[in-house]
Amino acid sequence: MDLAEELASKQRSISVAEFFEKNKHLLGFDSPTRGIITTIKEAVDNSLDACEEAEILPDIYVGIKKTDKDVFRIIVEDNGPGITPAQVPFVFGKLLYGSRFHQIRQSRGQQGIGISAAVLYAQLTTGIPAVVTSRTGHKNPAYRFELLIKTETNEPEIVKEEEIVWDRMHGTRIEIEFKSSLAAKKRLLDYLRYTSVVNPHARIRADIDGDLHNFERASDEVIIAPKAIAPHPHGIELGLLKRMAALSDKSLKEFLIDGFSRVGDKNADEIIAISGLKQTRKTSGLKIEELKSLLSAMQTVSVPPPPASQCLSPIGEEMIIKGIDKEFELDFVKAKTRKSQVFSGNPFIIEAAIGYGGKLESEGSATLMRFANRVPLLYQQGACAITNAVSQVNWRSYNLSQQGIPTGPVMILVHVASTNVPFTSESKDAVAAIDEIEKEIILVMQDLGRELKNFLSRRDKNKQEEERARAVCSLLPDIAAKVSEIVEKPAPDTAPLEAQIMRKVVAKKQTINGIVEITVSNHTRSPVSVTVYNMSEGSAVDAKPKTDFTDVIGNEYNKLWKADIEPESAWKATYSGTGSGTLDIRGVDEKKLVVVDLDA
Ligand SMILES: Nc1ncnc2c1ncn2[C@@H]1O[C@H](COP(=O)(O)OP(=O)(O)OP(=O)(O)O)[C@@H](O)[C@H]1O
Repeated sequence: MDLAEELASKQRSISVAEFFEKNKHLLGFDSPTRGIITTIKEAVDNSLDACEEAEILPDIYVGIKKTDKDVFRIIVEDNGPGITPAQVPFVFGKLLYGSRFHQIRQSRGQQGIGISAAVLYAQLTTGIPAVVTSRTGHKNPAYRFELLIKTETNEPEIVKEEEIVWDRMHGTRIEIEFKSSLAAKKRLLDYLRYTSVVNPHARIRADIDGDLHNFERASDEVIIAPKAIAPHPHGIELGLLKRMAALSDKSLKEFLIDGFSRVGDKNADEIIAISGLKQTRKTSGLKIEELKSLLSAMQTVSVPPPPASQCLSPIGEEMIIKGIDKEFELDFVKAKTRKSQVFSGNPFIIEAAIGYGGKLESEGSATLMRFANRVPLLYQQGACAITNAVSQVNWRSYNLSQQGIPTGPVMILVHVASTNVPFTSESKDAVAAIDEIEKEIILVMQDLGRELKNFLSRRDKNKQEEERARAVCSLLPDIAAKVSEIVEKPAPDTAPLEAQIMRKVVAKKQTINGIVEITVSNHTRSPVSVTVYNMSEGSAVDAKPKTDFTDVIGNEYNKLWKADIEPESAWKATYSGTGSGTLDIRGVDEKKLVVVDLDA
């Protein structure tokens, strides 16, 4: 009894700020090194979300500056809509305060913890208040706040608040100082690069303690933020249903039609019939047993899936390729966006890309880029459903080796877009093992695997043919010499024939009786566009290109023609001149071009 009394005297509630101060690893602040990445990630995610909501092309500055031997100032500034001065202290000085928690739509931030956790971490390690500057438009003044969090109550403490002059019309700037190191600089750069890949509409400039990096935008298309939808009857749990029912003053039928996505007149009638309740009944009076019957009926009746096109914003195949192309040099890349699917009433879309060759490392595991709602996932690769699904694919059947994920010069990108990404923890590092999600990833990987296999076999076949052609060509000069000996004639030039066998573009210039003849033959497998400069001197008055002639410019001493030539066909131009000049061809890869100037 005495012990119970003693314990009773020690009981007290804990504020959420106190809890996370002690359990900062849950929010991605497990080490000072990681703290820097988590802070930048949270702030940049917020900037991108805010710009999307305001339909602004994001322009984001990320700065890291060493201010003391192990203290760094982190700055993230955006051109977003800004935050009103009344909201600033809560956004940055109160955990679990945000605008997105109750909305069912794809967004980077969800819980309203992210950036305030960084402020908490700063006050824990250096005690220096976070500085926030924000302005909501040119008609409004800018405000500067110095903020801390009152840990015991999870309320903001405003250390200083002032109106200031800021040359930015709208946007937000956050400065946070904490103990850290730049040991994870490579990972930070990966984070910025990957963010830029899946947000090709954003421009990100970074100054990492004097080291400048620019991630330019590859698209000027403003991303429109997805719209929030009502909960789906298959995705709701009893607690939420109880709260919604208590707050509503509608009849049961109206409640179902207005409060849930995809429930129409017919579905509502069906649900009500199965539940055994009356459709005119007010939902606010429903008892727990009645709510349970209602929930079970809602989950039994078949209802169309949630309207994914409204609430999700996939990147799209073209944009994924643009994003990859601007940040990586590859020989091959293909992207796929799958149709939307549903898990537990939550719509989701899987998109993926596969890249090969170029400057990718040919040894070791493939580069696997994991994304959730356009945010790169940098930690816990092994615990993530994306990695698991990619490892389940039999990559050997697509001519790749694998140790779990594929090995070799391969890059794989997987994006999970959902109204509710099932993360394994609050630090949002890894996607939980949900069968529906893993199945979609496997299907998209198999699809892309087939595309890659086709590319690799085409490439190998071309390589084989090239090797054979090279072997034949190496014999040609000897054969020509032998034949010329037999027929007692000078040995012919074998270069044009070699070029034909090696599938090259052959450009020939020859002057016969004062008429200059230019012939360009395309022996490659694809059409070529060439620009021909004939630098011949003389009175070039009669330009007569025979086929595909599109343009002649310049003066008579310096002619320029443009021609599109199909595979295994030739283009010819003639004109009168003295023929003492040279021939210059552009538009064809030098290794693929053979120029024969017979006048030279
Ligand atoms: N740069 C910004 N511009 C405009 N609004 C912002 C900005 N940063 C934060 N906000 C607002 O502050 C809210 C809280 O941000 P916070 O990072 O704490 O949480 P979140 O992004 O909603 O969720 P999560 O904890 O999952 O990251 C956001 O929901 C948003 O409304």
